[in-house]
Amino acid sequence: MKVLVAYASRLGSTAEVAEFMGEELRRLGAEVDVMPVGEVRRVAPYDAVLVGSGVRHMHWLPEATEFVRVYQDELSRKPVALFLLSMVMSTDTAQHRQEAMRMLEDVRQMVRPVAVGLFGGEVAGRMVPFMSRQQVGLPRSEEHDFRDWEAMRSWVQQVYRQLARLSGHSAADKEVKDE
Ligand SMILES: Cc1cc2nc3c(=O)[nH]c(=O)nc-3n(C[C@H](O)[C@H](O)[C@H](O)COP(=O)(O)O)c2cc1C
Repeated sequence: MKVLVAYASRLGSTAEVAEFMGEELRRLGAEVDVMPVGEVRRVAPYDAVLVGSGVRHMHWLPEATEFVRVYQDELSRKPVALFLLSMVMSTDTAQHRQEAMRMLEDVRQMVRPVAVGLFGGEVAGRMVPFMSRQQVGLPRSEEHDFRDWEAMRSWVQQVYRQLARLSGHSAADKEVKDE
C-alpha cells in the first residue's frame, strides 16, 4: 500500500508529527511519502492519503484546506484520513473535541474522511495570543508541548488497518504490535 502523508506546519510541530506517522506506517509495511502540501504534485499514485495541519485562528492552515480543495475529486475516490494539532486539544474533553471538529467543518464538506485525529499541539512561547490561551486555561507565554505520541501512534495504527481494508490491500502487511 502506497500512502501519502501531506501536512501544513508553520512552527514545525505538525511536520514532526507527519514524519512520525510516516515512520509508523512504514514500520507497519506501507510505502510512504511525507511532504508539505505545497510540494505535492500528484495524489494519483497513492492508495490512501493522510492530510494534517496545525491550527491557527480556529482553522486548519489555509494551504492545507487549499490542498484538499485542489485535489478534492481524486481524494474523494480514495480513503483519506485527516488530523490536526491544536491548543484546544491540549486537554481532551468532549467540548474541546467538538470545537476541534468545527475547525474541520469546511474540509469535511469536501472529503469524507475515514478517520479524524484531534491532537494537542505545541504551544510556543509568546506566539499564541493570551486571549486564546485563557480560553483553554494556559498561562501566559510559557512553552507547552501537548503532543501525545502514544495516542498518535495508536491512531495511526487504527487508520492503517482501515486504509488497508478500504484501498483493497491486505488488512495488515505486517502485524500491528504495541511496543
Ligand atoms: C499564532 C498562533 C495561533 C494559534 N491559534 C490557535 C487556535 O485558534 N486554536 C487552537 O486550538 N490552537 C491554536 N494555535 C496552536 C497551534 O495549533 C499549535 O501550536 C500547533 O502545534 C502548531 O502547529 P505547527 O507547529 O505545525 O505550526 C495557535 C498557534 C499559533 C502560533
